[in-house]
Amino acid sequence: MSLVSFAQPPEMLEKARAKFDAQVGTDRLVDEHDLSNLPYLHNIILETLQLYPAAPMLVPHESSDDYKIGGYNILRDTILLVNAWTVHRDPNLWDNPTSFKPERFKGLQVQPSKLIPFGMGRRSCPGSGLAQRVVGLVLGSLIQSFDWKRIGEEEIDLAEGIGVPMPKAKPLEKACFRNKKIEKGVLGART
Ligand code: HEM
Repeated sequence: MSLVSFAQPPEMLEKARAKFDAQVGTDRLVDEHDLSNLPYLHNIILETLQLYPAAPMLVPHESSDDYKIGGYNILRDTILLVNAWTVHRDPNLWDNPTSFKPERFKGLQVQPSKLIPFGMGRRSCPGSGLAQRVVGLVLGSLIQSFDWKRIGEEEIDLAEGIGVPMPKAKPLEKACFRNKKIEKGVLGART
């Protein structure tokens, strides 16, 4: 979803590529040590998780006792689902929530209860750090290695399908071309 959304207006892809060229250069691919110096990439990942949480209803939980939350009585042994998708698109919490704007996270300490793609509290995802690093490396390498273009003039349909992880309703059709600059740099460095 990151690649689809941020390449819709090509300027965003160009901006990401420029940050890579400045920070990593063109003679090698991004590695784990670069990630902390690539805040724009991190913001793209956060923005993707905000708009397209992989587990939109998180994981079901069961109440261990009777509770009152937000004026609602929750009985013991009730199955509870948290709709992260709706929280992430709530206009009371986010400015212009449905537009893909990685910049919204710039220099921002996000309130943990606003952005919950990994859940929150003691049963939140213990793999969130690893997941974000792996996504950073994969997405970063794809940005560095290829030029991404949509096929035709039509905007890509971003509608979601049903499932976990949440799929795209219509399969993505996109063209990618090798980035000659990095190809030359990386292969050149190996020979
Ligand atoms: C983008 C990738 C991932 C997403 C979006 C994700 C999301 C989630 C979510 C929403 C939960 C449920 C939190 C809750 O109960 O409220 C969860 C739980 C969990 N995740 Fe992940 N996860 C990801 C990657 C990983 C990875 C890489 C690992 C392990 C290396 C992992 C291990 C776990 C485990 C063990 C739990 C259960 C925690 C518990 O019940 O105490 N996840 N994850």
